[in-house]
Amino acid sequence: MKKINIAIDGPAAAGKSTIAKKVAAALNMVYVDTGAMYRAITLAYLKSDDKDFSTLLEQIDIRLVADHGQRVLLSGEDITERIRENDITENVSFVASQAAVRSYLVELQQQLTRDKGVVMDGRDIGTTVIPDAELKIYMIASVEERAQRRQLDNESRGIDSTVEQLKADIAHRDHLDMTREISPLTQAADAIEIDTTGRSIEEVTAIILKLASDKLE
Ligand SMILES: Nc1ncnc2c1ncn2[C@@H]1O[C@H](COP(=O)(O)OP(=O)(O)O)[C@@H](O)[C@H]1O
Ligand SMILES: Nc1ccn([C@@H]2O[C@H](COP(=O)(O)OP(=O)(O)O)[C@@H](O)[C@H]2O)c(=O)n1
Repeated sequence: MKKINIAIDGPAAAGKSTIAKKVAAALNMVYVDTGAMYRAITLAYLKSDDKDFSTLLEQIDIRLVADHGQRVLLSGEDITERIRENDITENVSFVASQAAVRSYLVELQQQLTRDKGVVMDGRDIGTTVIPDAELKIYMIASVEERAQRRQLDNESRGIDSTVEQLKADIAHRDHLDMTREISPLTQAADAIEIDTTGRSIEEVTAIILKLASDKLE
């Protein structure tokens, strides 16, 4: 069967990971959440006394393990849940704006996509990591709905937040991600925009599966 790569980009909490995971499972493809990689480096940065990014990157070991989604290991420790906490979310856009961090992760991500068969979600996948991806999606949703969704995520994870505070945090993070110097969040010219506001997970998954099946023919 023909192998393709699918790139899914968009702002915070638009539904990228949820949908990417489902699309990958349905098509027997590998799912890669690149945001988790930036979050893992943010945890290493916050824990380290040495704040020089180049030195930090020489010392860390990030592994992604497929497990009904993706688990993240930092130097052997499972940090999958830890990296969703507020201190990581508050600092991740700063860490992700660093040139050393971006070139380190983009190279790692490009290695993962070389043999195709990957659904990868993030901010710069269609523009920088896999510019030749066969299918590119730019996923958006209203900030109100994204904050409400993230509030439910946080409640289920035991993370403290309010919808109002999440609205402000999400808008702030989007602004940082869209205005940073290196590969800012932007829609690739050949990406298809999908607005998930008011749509169910099943509906959005079906739209992307249809687009993917056209590319797989
Ligand atoms: N139509 C939809 N598409 C995607 N996610 C949805 C949708 N409706 C509700 N959700 C919920 O919104 C949240 C999206 O979070 P997530 O997938 O982590 O977004 P992102 O990866 O873009 O940050 C999940 O809790 C998911 O269950
Ligand atoms: N390809 C990517 C993925 C994430 N990121 C950064 O990592 C942060 C966390 O990404 P994420 O996908 O886990 O964010 P959520 O939308 O899930 O909260 C983003 O806000 C970006 O700053 C990036 O710069 N490039």
